[in-house]
Amino acid sequence: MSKPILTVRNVSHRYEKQPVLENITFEINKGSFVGLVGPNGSGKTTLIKLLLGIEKLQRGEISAFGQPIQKFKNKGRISYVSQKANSFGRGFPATVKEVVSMGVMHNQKPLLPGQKNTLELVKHALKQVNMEDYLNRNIGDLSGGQQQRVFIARAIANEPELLILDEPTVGVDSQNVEQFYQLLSRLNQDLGITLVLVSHDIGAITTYVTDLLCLNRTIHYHGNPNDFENMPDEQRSKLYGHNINTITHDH
Ligand SMILES: Nc1ncnc2c1ncn2[C@@H]1O[C@H](COP(=O)(O)OP(=O)(O)OP(=O)(O)O)[C@@H](O)[C@H]1O
Repeated sequence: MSKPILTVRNVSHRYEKQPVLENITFEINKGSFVGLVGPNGSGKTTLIKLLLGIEKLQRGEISAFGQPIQKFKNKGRISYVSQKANSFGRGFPATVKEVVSMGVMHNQKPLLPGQKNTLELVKHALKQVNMEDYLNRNIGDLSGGQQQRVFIARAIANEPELLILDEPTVGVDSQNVEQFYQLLSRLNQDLGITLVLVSHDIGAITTYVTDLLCLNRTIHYHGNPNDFENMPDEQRSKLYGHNINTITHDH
């Protein structure tokens, strides 16, 4: 049995009077690839912010690596790539090397003899995302998909155990989306990084994820993506909390 690295118990959240999450309970096991899906405004980003400790917990309990989230000192164990990580305009004055170095320096532990230095870690991370030839290029001159890969490199440079990605394929053209999911699968399987992928694109991600979590204020489904795929449309729509036929047209 895999060990849970993240545990969420009876979590509810509201913004002023608006309830956004209600009684959320689930666990994320080490080594899993979790797809977190739900329609616009269903509370996905709020849940992620709670998991990262960015949003203050109002009700319930969250623990990361066995520690309550309020006391959890991240030290690079959880990494995050936001929705807007691939929108640098042309001429933005930073190279790929500088962007990924920021990921290394954030939470860097004192260097021990024989350990990789910053440049080695940067090159290693870029190699994992097939961007090693872009080290000295300006980030703003890359395509949205290439920028997204650089941000993944930045997020994995410190070798996190859990990587959370919020809608990472927004701004990535459809040809590259498939390749992008394959890259995430590789990070999960070859490097053993546990992944949480927030997405609208339920049809595309079910092929790759090991666990599907459908959120729409409450959890409507949590389980095997294939079992979900094999359900009749009407039942899936109910579990997704929204008309399933419209999902692939959301973006
Ligand atoms: N800081 C905030 N203050 C007030 N309301 C908020 C705040 N953040 C989010 N909300 C509201 O909470 C609800 C859930 O938002 P959230 O961003 O968590 O959903 P989401 O599933 O990530 O949406 P999307 O898919 O559109 O990004 C929405 O109605 C949103 O308007």
